[in-house]
Amino acid sequence: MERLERLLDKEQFEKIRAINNPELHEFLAEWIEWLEPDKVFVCTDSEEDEHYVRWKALYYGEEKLLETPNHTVHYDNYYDQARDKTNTKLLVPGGKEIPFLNTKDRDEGLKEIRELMKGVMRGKELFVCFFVLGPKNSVFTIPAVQLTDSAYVAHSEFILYRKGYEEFKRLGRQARFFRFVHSAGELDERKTSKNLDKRRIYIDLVGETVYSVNTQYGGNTIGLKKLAFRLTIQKAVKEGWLSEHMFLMRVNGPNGRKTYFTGAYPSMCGKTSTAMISWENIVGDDLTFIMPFNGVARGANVEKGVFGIIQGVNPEDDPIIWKVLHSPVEIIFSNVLIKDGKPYWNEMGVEIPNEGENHSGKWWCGKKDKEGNEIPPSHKNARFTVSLEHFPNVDLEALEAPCGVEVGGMIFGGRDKDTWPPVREAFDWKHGVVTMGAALESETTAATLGKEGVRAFNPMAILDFMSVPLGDYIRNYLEFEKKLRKAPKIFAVNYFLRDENGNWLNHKLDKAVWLKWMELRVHGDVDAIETPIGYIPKYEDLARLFREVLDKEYTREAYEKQFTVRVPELLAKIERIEKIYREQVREVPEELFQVLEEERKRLLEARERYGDYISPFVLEGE
Ligand SMILES: Nc1nc2c(ncn2[C@@H]2O[C@H](COP(=O)(O)OP(=O)(O)O)[C@@H](O)[C@H]2O)c(=O)[nH]1
Ligand SMILES: C=C(OP(=O)(O)O)C(=O)O
Ligand SMILES: [Mn+2]
Repeated sequence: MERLERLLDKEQFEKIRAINNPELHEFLAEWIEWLEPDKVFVCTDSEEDEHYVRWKALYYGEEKLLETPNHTVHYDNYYDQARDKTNTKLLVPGGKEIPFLNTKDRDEGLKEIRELMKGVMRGKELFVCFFVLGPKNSVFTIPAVQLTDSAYVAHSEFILYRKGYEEFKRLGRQARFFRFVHSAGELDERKTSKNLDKRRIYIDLVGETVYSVNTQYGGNTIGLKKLAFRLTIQKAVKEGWLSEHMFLMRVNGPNGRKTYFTGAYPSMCGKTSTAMISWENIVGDDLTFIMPFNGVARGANVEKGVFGIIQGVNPEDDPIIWKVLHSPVEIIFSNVLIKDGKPYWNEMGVEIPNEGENHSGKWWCGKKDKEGNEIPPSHKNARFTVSLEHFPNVDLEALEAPCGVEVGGMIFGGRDKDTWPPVREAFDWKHGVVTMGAALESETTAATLGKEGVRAFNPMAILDFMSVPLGDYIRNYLEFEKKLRKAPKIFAVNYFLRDENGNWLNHKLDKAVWLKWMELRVHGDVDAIETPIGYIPKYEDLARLFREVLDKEYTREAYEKQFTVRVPELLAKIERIEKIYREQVREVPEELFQVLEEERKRLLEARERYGDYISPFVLEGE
């Protein structure tokens, strides 16, 4: 306390003193001394403090005002536009190698990051912020403290998370909290991080602390988002619940029936666009906690806002988010094109100017980067940050429910051009967890640095964030069912099937129909066709839903093409997945191999009888 009294001015010191937690005091004193900021601001839950942070983002030039009130734009460095997987490491004692996890010796990592952070805030202001993960005052709640010299990061967190200063005060010494220490490092004239060669994101799993330096992109810096996610996965696996890369939404069934679904797709594969679809209600778009209560799986959104991809958002397909983005509510646009105070982005469905300012600085149509690549108007991973309270279709009751909502169905999906059908249902929990979750593969996207379009193993869409050995994670999933009286149904979707010429087989809004079908299946309202890989919809049910939901004719030809069981591709996939689990992952539950083997057998038998490509009509006739 004495150290803190020396380091903080009176007003800020009093704010900290009101929290009775010596561990917090120690952590703050140590880091404030180490980071050497010129000034420290402590954020309470007051409107005034939140305003202060918003104003500082403008004052320091990290954000600029746009024409519409409450809209701002923020830019990240041209080479800091996505998650940096290479430099994101889990610090573990002895640097133990864990397959698929990027680990580093804890002592070495802490030493390196401390050196990079020594005095890094000289001449800058440090913001100390308190938030919670999950709904307040509930079993889901996890308090967290964020230290950052980026007012943009702090501002984003105020939009995305529930305030936690009062919670820290309430919990006092009992608070077991996560810690995040971030510095954007030295900035260039555009106020973007300069020393990208020294960009590091180190996750200390022992101390439940994450350090991030020389970067600004939200996926690398917003502590409570993908950084905390590594810590919550570890906690969930230890305690026997699920912390998932999933949206949470309400699908509206017949006669006002409400059914909640979660959905795990890798970054840039449709979580946000599914959760925001017009017919239904959004609860969350990225991170969900699922816990068993009295034998029922209940889900809660970890966040209260959306950090969503803006490319492709257009008035036809995304009327709700389009409206939100054009209303005067608080929004941060990042890495978009700005002309005369208005934001523009790729594929927005309206004409966009041929010059302005974007993530590359002054921009004109045809401008090339150092590598000779033409720079599009906005970055593919350009985003918007907005609170869910501004969505006309938010389910606020579900968002704030201290016990979460009952999960009726869980969906897995990815970018797969040729193997999985658009939608199918697992035979049971085990079948879904193994063949849909643990076997998920998806093409890489612009949400991470590196090559795009490469098919990659991505179990449960969570591999980038995995913080425990994969075998343990899957065992926890399989065992979760034993805590339930009634397990959620498991489904898999694929929005990204293509024909021989590379054209999409589905329209972006077809997912509205798949959702309605899944809702009916959760309640046993429609029959389905049994295939070797699970249950698929009957043509008649989809044709009716296409008419009712989208007012569209759905042809038998389209159905047949989309739902054909592609035996060679499916078998090849089982080979790939089995090989990975046999050769690369340790301590895999034996059940996983059994379930894969059963699926292979079913596929081989079906091929014997019907050939390589099996029409759903043939299977229905059986
Ligand atoms: N072809 C196709 N693209 C889609 C579909 N749904 C979403 N997308 C695109 O996928 C990208 C990422 O979607 P988003 O929902 O933000 O993904 P998230 O990162 O998982 O939340 C956007 O560019 C969307 O336009 C779909 O059904 N079909
Ligand atoms: C913030 C992210 O989430 P997503 O792309 O899943 O929306 C990210 O992956 O960097
Ligand atoms: Mn998203």
